[in-house]
Amino acid sequence: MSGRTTAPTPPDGAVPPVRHPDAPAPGETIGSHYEYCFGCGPGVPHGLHVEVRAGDGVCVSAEFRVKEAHQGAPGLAHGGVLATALDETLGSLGWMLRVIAVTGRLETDFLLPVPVDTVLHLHAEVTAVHGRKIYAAATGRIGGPEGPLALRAEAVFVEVKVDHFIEHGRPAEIQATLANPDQVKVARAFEVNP
Ligand SMILES: CCCCC/C=C\C/C=C\C/C=C\C/C=C\CCCC(=O)SCCNC(=O)CCNC(=O)[C@H](O)C(C)(C)COP(=O)(O)OP(=O)(O)OC[C@H]1O[C@@H](n2cnc3c(N)ncnc32)[C@H](O)[C@@H]1OP(=O)(O)O
Repeated sequence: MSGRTTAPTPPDGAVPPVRHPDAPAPGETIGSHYEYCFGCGPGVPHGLHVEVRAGDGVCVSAEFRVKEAHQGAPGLAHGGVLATALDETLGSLGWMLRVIAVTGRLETDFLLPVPVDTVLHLHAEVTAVHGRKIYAAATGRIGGPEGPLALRAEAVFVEVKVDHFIEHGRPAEIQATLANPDQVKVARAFEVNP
């Protein structure tokens, strides 16, 4: 056994997460990190437009209204779309730690069908950190923060530097992004992380 695993259970030696002193204040809205992000970008007409707020721990909350464009079966949300909403919410936890991280593993339990027009209330929290790996869990509830539990997820995110995107992204989008001062500000916010 190499000891290298992608399981979403924190390994021995994992430590509790620490809320970064410059994390957004509890209740503060975390704006979209990228205009054309399918999960949160305002520039994607059929995107999910997930809106995330900072929590008071190392956690975030979000809402997502399921639209007709998100169907998998008549009148019901597609499971992959729901997993995307969870991924987006979990991904925003990077703001609470002030690190950029990409999804390594995302395990989702679909507990209830989710009809079109439902407002899903999502909650995500970091449970542990081990080196570059960030362990997190999320829930999705129907209609309100205390509504019926429709989704549950566990995930491992892996910390990366801005160079990850510059190296792997299609050059046209990377160049456009680097030419946009607002976008550069987002990236810089993470780079100054001590
Ligand atoms: C210039 C433009 C900049 C614009 C962006 C700027 C800022 C962004 C700002 C804010 C972001 C805010 C919000 C984001 C919200 C939502 C976004 C949704 C998130 C996504 O939707 S994101 C897309 C899907 N995602 C991917 O596109 C990842 C593809 N993949 C890779 O890019 C590599 O695969 C990577 C980097 C994961 C690892 O590669 P690597 O070479 O860096 O690291 P390495 O392999 O050495 O692993 C190091 C340690 O991670 C463990 N590990 C590795 N892989 C794992 C896995 N799969 N699961 C669990 N653990 C794993 C190893 O086991 C080892 O652990 P240990 O050290 O203990 O052995």
